[in-house]
Amino acid sequence: VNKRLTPVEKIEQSEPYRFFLSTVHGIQDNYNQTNAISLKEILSVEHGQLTRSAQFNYMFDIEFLLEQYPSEFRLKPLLIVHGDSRDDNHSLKTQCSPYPQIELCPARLDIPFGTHHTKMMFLLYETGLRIVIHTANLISQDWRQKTQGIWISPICPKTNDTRESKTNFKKDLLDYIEQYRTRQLQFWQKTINEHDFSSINVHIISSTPGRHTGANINKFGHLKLRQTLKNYLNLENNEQYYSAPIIGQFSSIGSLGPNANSWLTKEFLTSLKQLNTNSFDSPELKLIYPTVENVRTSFEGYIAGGSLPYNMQTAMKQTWLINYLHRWKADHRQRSRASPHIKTYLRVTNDQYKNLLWFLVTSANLSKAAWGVLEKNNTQLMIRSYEIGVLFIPKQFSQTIFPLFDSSSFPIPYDLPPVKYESTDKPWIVDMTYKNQPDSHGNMWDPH
Ligand SMILES: O=C(O)c1cnc2c(S(=O)(=O)O)cccc2c1O
Repeated sequence: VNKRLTPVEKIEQSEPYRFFLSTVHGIQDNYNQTNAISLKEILSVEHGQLTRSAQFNYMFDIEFLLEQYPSEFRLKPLLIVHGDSRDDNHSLKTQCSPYPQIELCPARLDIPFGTHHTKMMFLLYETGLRIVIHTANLISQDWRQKTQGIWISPICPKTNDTRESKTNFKKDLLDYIEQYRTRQLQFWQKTINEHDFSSINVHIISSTPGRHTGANINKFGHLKLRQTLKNYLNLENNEQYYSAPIIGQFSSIGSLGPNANSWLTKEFLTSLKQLNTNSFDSPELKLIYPTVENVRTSFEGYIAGGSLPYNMQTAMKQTWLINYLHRWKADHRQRSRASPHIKTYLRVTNDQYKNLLWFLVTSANLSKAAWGVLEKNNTQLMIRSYEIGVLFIPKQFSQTIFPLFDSSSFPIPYDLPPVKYESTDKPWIVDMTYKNQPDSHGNMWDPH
């Protein structure tokens, strides 16, 4: 019998990974019980007495957001951290004007085309501080029938000594927040400092706008990922890992250059393939991005494509990318039709994908803006956007690898091995017209 789990039971059962997918309207209930959680359940009164919270995000529906908090918490102080692009700001100001308990904190975006992609919650309870890092906008559409990724920290108790985690989570989080350079985050900087993070077992991989150089060059973006994998991935120097495939999965794609050898493999893949040895084999890079058919047959239909903003202007410059592309397929989680808004990067052993070497869930899509691009003869990493994600490394869980197909296996979001695009498959492009076949709601897609 499928007993409905309470939010607290769901989190207890998710140990030690604490990694969830969003619940999906329309799938069998048991696929919404195991390692799946809703926004209301994340904010449930069951976790304790909330005193205040902060919500970092890109898109906000304030009415929807307040509705997800238990009624007794809706008047608590709420800090909204958002990108400072003018138009959003206006609508956001208007949305928040009836609520004096809501404070708006615009994140500076000094570099053109940068966005505040970061999706994170600070939840301060009387018993301590919880951090949630995820991939969903704070709008109902993002939490209804998509596949989103969510990591939920323990409630970290207050402490009178620093109490850092073995993964330097506290320092990395404070380094990230420092980059906003705003007094509005001072309360949270102080609060983070006062709590004991020693139970946290994931690494932070974040991005902040800037030209990061010198001592800061490995602090953010794909160089932070490279550095962290180099320092913590304790794979014995055995050959079998050298060709272990790397998988990237995302909901949008930036302009990557005229061929694979510019940024994608020379820079980005170099960071992802980092082992603690300088392995020479080039592992296969497999990229998962929805096909038109994935979108057409999804629960939402073509509308899902509105959240997959890969545009024609970019796509036509990089037709070479199609050779790396694989379909979205998540039958084992009953989410093949729940369009992905999650972004994940992982590495598996090449013996039929039985073991996971590491796993990253993040807000960062496949773009230079998110991950950074090396400049000035590789002396600086230029990043345009704010991003944040958490990296799972077996060593931090007292394992050498994460088993994929047994009882203690890691709850991966999609089916492995990924299924390569067939010759008839096309990547979803948001500003193309799709009129030859109706979607699951009988509609066509004509963006003009
Ligand atoms: O989750 C995000 O951070 C994010 C960012 N951008 C999006 C865009 S667009 O601004 O790139 O046109 C269009 C549709 C969905 C988007 C989205 O979900």
